Amino acid sequence: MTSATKVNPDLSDERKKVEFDVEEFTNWYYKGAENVAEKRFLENFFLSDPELEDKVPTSYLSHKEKYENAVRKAVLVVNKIKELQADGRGGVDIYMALLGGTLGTAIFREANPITVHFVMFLPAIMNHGTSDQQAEWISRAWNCNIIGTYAQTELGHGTYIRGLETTATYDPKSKEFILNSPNLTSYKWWPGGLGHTTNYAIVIAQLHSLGKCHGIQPFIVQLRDEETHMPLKGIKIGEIGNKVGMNTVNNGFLAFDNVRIPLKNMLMKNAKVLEDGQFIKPKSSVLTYGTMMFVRVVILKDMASYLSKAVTIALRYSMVRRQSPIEPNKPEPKIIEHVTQQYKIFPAIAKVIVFKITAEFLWDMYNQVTHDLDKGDLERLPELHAISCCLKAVCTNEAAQAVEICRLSTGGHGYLNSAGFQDIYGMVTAAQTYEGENTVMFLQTARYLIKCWEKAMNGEKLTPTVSYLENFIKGRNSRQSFQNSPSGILKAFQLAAAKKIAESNKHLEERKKYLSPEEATNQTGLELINASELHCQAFLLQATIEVLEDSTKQTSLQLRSVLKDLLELYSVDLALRYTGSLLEFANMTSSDIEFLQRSLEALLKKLRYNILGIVDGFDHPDQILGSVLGTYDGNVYENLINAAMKSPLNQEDVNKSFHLYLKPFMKSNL
Ligand SMILES: CCCCCCCC/C=C\CCCCCCCC(=O)SCCNC(=O)CCNC(=O)[C@H](O)C(C)(C)COP(=O)(O)OP(=O)(O)OC[C@H]1O[C@@H](n2cnc3c(N)ncnc32)[C@H](O)[C@@H]1OP(=O)(O)O
Ligand SMILES: Cc1cc2nc3c(=O)[nH]c(=O)nc-3n(C[C@H](O)[C@H](O)[C@H](O)COP(=O)(O)OP(=O)(O)OC[C@H]3O[C@@H](n4cnc5c(N)ncnc54)[C@H](O)[C@@H]3O)c2cc1C
Repeated sequence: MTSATKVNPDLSDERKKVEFDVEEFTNWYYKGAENVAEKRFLENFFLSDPELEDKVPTSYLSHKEKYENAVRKAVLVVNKIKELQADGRGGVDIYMALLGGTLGTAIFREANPITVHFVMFLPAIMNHGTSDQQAEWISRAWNCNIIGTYAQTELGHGTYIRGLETTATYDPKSKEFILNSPNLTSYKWWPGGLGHTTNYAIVIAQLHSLGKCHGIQPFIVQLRDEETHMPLKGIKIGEIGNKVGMNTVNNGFLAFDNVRIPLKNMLMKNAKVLEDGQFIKPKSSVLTYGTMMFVRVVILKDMASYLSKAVTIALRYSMVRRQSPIEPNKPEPKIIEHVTQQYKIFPAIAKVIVFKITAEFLWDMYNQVTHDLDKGDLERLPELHAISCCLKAVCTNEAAQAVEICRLSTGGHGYLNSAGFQDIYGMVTAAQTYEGENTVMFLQTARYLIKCWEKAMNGEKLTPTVSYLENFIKGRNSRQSFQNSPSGILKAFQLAAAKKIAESNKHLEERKKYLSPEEATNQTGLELINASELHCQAFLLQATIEVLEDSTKQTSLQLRSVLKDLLELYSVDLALRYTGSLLEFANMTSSDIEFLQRSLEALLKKLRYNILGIVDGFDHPDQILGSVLGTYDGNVYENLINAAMKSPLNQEDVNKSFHLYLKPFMKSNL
């Protein structure tokens, strides 16, 4: 971790003031010293390979070069993983690290063109394939003998997947499905890697058999020849073009013209088509959506990781950058001394911890529910769906905002590509849209909340994530006063969520008297989203309080105290961001707000000298941060000029455009 160069004295002075053992925090954050050792081993194993190093910063490459470089590295990385596996190391965690935000963005600054192969193609076969199908495809896919994508979204439809237009029509004579794209809007559009990388895809298409449509189902379709990589007959395929970020992912388009695939290529763990064309319904139609849920859970883990990089860059820079004397005639302070600067960064650091804890909580829940599903028990599926939808929306929205604020906190230099924010922002903002657009995700959760509300009103027992509604209904006349503590703020959020759900439901019911239920829901959309967000914020806080309480029992007093301060900062900031709802629903008063404001300021002050230990403890090597502003040694000005010298334009004193255009222009007399 420590750099060989001399550390900027401003930063080394700061490090001396940290009161807790940074390594203890790192071990706590990554859940054990063994995990930290494994993480460092992996970072070193991958990042020390000179083949994975970029001689020229990738931002200077053309679109095509970026892609080709990313494919070259993807192959190297998977081969290196195989090397590790041959040594008996390397489970799913390595893939997580390399395809997601931990190591992935260090190696592929703009994401990896085969991530969707591992994150969606393989999980789709595992979730939706029968054991025969798994036997046929899984090992070929794991070994990357074939590379696939998940082709669901079309030019015309992404959110409303029942509206997808690609057809798979069963022909009982040949025992084949015939795939067609009946019109332009039915072209598959967006799948990662589809352009030029993958040769197979899970295609989601409307199943037609014996003259009837049976809704969307997943099919394995070969797209390109395994030897020549040429698109197969009837398949039109290409890349969709340059994007805001994620430019190495090779998102593609795809159209079918009477493409035939065998009956066994429909993934039939849930729904089935028999040889004679008879359709056997799945136990539940939403089982087809399982792969999306998996990715939503994974996204949450990734948000904590991306944000942890952004805050590390912003905080270290703020401790070496000096600007604007606070007192006249005094030297210019480190910009972190400006309280407004602390407010830009410290709450975002607290969010990293909250998102990480909640992601792990959700991961355990996902594993439990999928284990139950395998035994045929669907009971907790709607609850997992509902909580994963709103968490995906809140965490990606907040991460995107926080990364942008971190960029702004570094002033002009943050606008440089070499500062590293652009790649991080490109990744987090994409996640606001993919895997379910965030507004739509909030509405999915709200739909569940309204159902739970009705159940609770009928005296039915609710599942754990919504059980606070029962408490609210039982003690609905008690007016608990607002308490400024994490658990008090949690209660306030639960109260506000419950009241907002109740109010939305009331307005929904009123509208249903003169509108269809669907239109009434549409008209109540703004309130439903609000209810969903409050519910989600309460969940994030609750999960964090519970996990922190438990996981800090064995830590030193110093570390426990800093983590407690961070939890308080998170909850106070949260309460201040939602004063509107808390005033309206949770008995908050203006003096509570004044008190919260003072607490916020006191917490910023309290954390001022310990906070660097937290970002150092995230333990991101410089290569992972990929930022001239965030290096461990804090030598930002040297880094800035060195990075500028790498610009291709700086490789010559005079560019040819001078002779071609500028000189004639400047010398002309017109
Ligand atoms: C091992 C390695 C690991 C490595 C990890 C590395 C980390 C890297 C991380 C990340 C990189 C990722 C790279 C990019 C990937 C991007 C990929 C994509 O974007 S793929 C496209 C996604 N597309 C969407 O998400 C469409 C969104 N739309 C929908 O999900 C649905 O259509 C939705 C939610 C809008 C529902 O539509 P409705 O409600 O109009 O109708 P109905 O589909 O019939 O649903 C009815 C019932 O089904 C439930 N439902 C819906 N979705 C469910 C689900 N997923 N699970 C359970 N229930 C669900 C509903 O709650 C409802 O339930 P009730 O009737 O109220 O009981
Ligand atoms: C980087 C990236 C990678 C992707 N990778 C893949 C992939 O690998 N495979 C794949 O299949 N797809 C992929 N996608 C597609 C992605 O899943 C969709 O873009 C996403 O689900 C949103 O759908 P849409 O684009 O149709 O947006 P739309 O649904 O058209 O959304 C447009 C607007 O309409 C609003 N809206 C739509 N429906 C409703 C509603 N019911 N209620 C209220 N408002 C609504 C939305 O909130 C939004 O504001 C990717 C997308 C991106 C950006």
